[in-house]
Amino acid sequence: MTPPTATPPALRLDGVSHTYADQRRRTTVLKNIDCSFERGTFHTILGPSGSGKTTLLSLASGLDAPTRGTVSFDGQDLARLGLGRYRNKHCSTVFQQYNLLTYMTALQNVTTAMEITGAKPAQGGRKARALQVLESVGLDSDTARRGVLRLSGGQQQRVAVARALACDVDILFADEPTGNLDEDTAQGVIDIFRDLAHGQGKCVVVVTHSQQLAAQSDRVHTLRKGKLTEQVNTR
Ligand SMILES: Nc1ncnc2c1ncn2[C@@H]1O[C@H](COP(=O)(O)OP(=O)(O)OP(=O)(O)O)[C@@H](O)[C@H]1O
Repeated sequence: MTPPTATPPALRLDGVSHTYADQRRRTTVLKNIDCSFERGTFHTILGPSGSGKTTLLSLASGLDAPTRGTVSFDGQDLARLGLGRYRNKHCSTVFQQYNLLTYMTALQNVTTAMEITGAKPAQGGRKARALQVLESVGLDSDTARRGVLRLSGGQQQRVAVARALACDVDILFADEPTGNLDEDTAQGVIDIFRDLAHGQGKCVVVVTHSQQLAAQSDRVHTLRKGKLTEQVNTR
């Protein structure tokens, strides 16, 4: 399916640079980046290790503010909208280290995130919706009720994906979301991302080293030496 091209961007980065500084040195990781991420589109960000992919994701997802330039959501500068408000209401993130609440079950991790974002399930309530989403990533209701520390790395990664999916937000970010998954499960997650973008009109932005994943996205953004280039995948 060809993604829509005329949709206004959900997210824009204009003239974004980012520098990390400590007492000994300053490292400019991103240099004057302009790019946009539209709804209904599945984006991937590729680049060598250390090229700044996670940094770019942390700015786009409102975890950090750029040293220079602006990041805006639906035309509103995040600095004015408020990073916390943006994170809670408009986007959700699957972190590389999962960031699950380790004293909770898989199910509680998902329902708690739904409460925070105010996700309103259409029918059956939060718990039923959470179980449904966990099932969609291959975690049955018995597994859903286990403490997350009793799950394997791949199962924890799927809880992190389910938690982000269950929050009905405009933009879903994910940092290496298939890194710990076997081929079939990884493909299942990719299919879910594609459906989120093409079926539900969400903006999906995934950082990855996987060419297989990038090949299935609509737009591939490649970071190299602080600069971002873009390629549209045609199928
Ligand atoms: N908090 C920080 N303070 C100082 N330097 C940092 C910080 N976070 C990242 N960096 C540096 O910024 C550069 C980009 O890091 P980043 O994690 O964004 O890259 P990446 O492309 O996601 O890497 P990988 O693919 O290995 O996860 C690296 O040189 C890293 O050492």
